[in-house]
Amino acid sequence: MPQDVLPETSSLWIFGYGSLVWNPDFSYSRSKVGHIQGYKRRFWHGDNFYRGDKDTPGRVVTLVEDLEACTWGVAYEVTGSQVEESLKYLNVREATRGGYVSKMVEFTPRDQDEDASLALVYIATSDNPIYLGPASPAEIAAQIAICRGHTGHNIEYLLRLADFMRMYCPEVEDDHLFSIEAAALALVI
Ligand SMILES: N[C@@H](CCC(=O)N[C@@H](CS)C(=O)NCC(=O)O)C(=O)O
Repeated sequence: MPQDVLPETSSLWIFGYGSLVWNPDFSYSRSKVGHIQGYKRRFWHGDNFYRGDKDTPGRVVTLVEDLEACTWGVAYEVTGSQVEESLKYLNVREATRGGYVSKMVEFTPRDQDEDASLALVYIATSDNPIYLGPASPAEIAAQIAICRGHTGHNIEYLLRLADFMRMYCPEVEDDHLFSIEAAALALVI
């Protein structure tokens, strides 16, 4: 847990941009669609548990610093006992099993009447042992098309994220995501 998340924190925002946008799987008080500035979302992280295995790691998303970019997702506010419960759960799901590290970033809600707030986000960095790094949309799609793990097929992970963006952020262009989706669908249909 980052040093600036005090144990007695009574309210905390947690920003999701991958599976957390469609399956947070922890209790929260409210959620908002919005974005964080200075990061781009990329399918550059490996997953040898949820959507792949040790021999055939799947590909899931992480954030890569890019001052010109922003990433859209969902922020969830946890309050009271939800703070400790969600952090305990996410520490296993994201850090222990997923290889992500947490940091605080500024989240900006889509509703411009609402204030920005600090949010906890989980990021897999390039020094992570299961980090896979850049590849072409075709190469990423080919890997996703053949991988499956404890929670299901890697293509489900891809399609649910693409569906989230189409439904909740239709104005946002995400060529990386949708080029991989198109390439993966061309392989499986
Ligand atoms: N940290 C990102 C990515 C989270 C993510 O996709 N983590 C993987 C762990 S490698 C996960 O929880 N997968 C669950 C699943 O695929 O059902 C987020 O905020 O959504």
